[in-house]
Amino acid sequence: MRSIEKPSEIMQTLTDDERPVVLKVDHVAKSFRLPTEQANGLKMAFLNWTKGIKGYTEQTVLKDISFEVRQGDFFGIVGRNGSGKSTLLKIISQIYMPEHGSVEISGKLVPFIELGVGFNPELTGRENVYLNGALLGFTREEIDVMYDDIVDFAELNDFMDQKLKNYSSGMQVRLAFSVAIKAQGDILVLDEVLAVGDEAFQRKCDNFFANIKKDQSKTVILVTHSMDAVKKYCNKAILIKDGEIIVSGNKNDVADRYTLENIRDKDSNKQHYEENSATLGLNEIVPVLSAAPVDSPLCNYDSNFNFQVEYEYNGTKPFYMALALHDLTRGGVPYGDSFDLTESGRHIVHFSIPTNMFNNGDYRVIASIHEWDGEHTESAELVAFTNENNACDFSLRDPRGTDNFALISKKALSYQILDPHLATRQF
Ligand SMILES: Nc1ncnc2c1ncn2[C@@H]1O[C@H](COP(=O)(O)OP(=O)(O)OP(=O)(O)O)[C@@H](O)[C@H]1O
Repeated sequence: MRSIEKPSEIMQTLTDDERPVVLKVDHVAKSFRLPTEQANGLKMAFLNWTKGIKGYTEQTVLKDISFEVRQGDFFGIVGRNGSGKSTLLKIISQIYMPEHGSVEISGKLVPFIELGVGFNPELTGRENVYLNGALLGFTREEIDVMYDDIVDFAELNDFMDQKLKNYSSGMQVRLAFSVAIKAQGDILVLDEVLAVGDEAFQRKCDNFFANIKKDQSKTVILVTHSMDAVKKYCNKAILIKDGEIIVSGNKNDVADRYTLENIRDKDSNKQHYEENSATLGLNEIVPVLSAAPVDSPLCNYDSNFNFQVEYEYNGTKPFYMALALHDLTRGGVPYGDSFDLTESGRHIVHFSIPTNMFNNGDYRVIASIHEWDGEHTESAELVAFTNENNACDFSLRDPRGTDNFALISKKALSYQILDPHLATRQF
């Protein structure tokens, strides 16, 4: 069905709300039955039935999902593993039927959801392009027109007469992906495709996405875990959690909330670990040591990251605190500093870090308490530390911070001590 025939020049001039709706998902719900008891044969099934044993549990994956996608949208679907994104794409692509609700589509929808569906290893690359195209609903003549473009994009000109089983897995993905994106559909549905192929192929895909984003006659629905991709390509997005949409519309709100949800999840694990202080690197000299954000752990260049470290020191020696900054995205410890602590007992020291010298990434502040051996501070011993469960995580997401390195100079960065009566920087 091709009901939308507006030329793209006209589409460019339409505002967001004037563009026609090409996908309407209305109160969609879906659950799966997971078998619990095995019924071997009819007799067992009958006995189970008489005992009231259903033999399955019902898992609700999507509860009540409604949203609209307009022509020209680059629409992101975001959520943690198992949140139901692929199930939703399969319902949109009419691979699964929803239990409740409906999906309305205007135009030709081309899904790239599961690799290899419709590919036959015994056929050549060329035959597979025609087979795949046919499965997507294109005629032989239509595929003739697209063929060269598909093969060029996949960079497989020399291999099209070889059987698919002789392709490397990367070559197979490239061919399947090229069929999906070069097929002349109106709505392209893509599940986790951003890591397809090697670096050069990825650059090509990046150009393709940048161009299709400008073409207001084409609509893309993209499932991804990359928040950089959501911010770069999408104009709208939804975040799914526990089968429901929890944020809808603005792509930046969706991407930021997704990052926050990930941080929160780590925090809820913390409580579990707090019951067992031995796993936290604590002991009777330092029974309390934890670092935590004071404001939002999601930062950009316009706000400092503020955090606090709570400690209880019951020893008698001079002692100090070290704060190591770990780069969770790229690995390594790009920055660290130490502070003499003036007060024993239980206290909270506040710190602040300027964020505009970091690149985007996830970071963790790990605090540790050290005791000096003697009055004259020749050697020190580690007495307590925060491990990943009571350390403090924060994330930086800023359009200006997309370089993939995190070089931080100690001359440029310093933790600012907000409680100078409790802590002073060493040296
Ligand atoms: N055919 C199926 N039969 C039974 N359960 C299924 C089926 N398909 C999906 N599920 C379950 O539905 C839930 C959601 O799965 P889905 O693949 O949609 O999540 P997702 O958000 O795409 O996850 P990921 O990010 O890991 O790809 C999971 O718990 C999964 O086990």
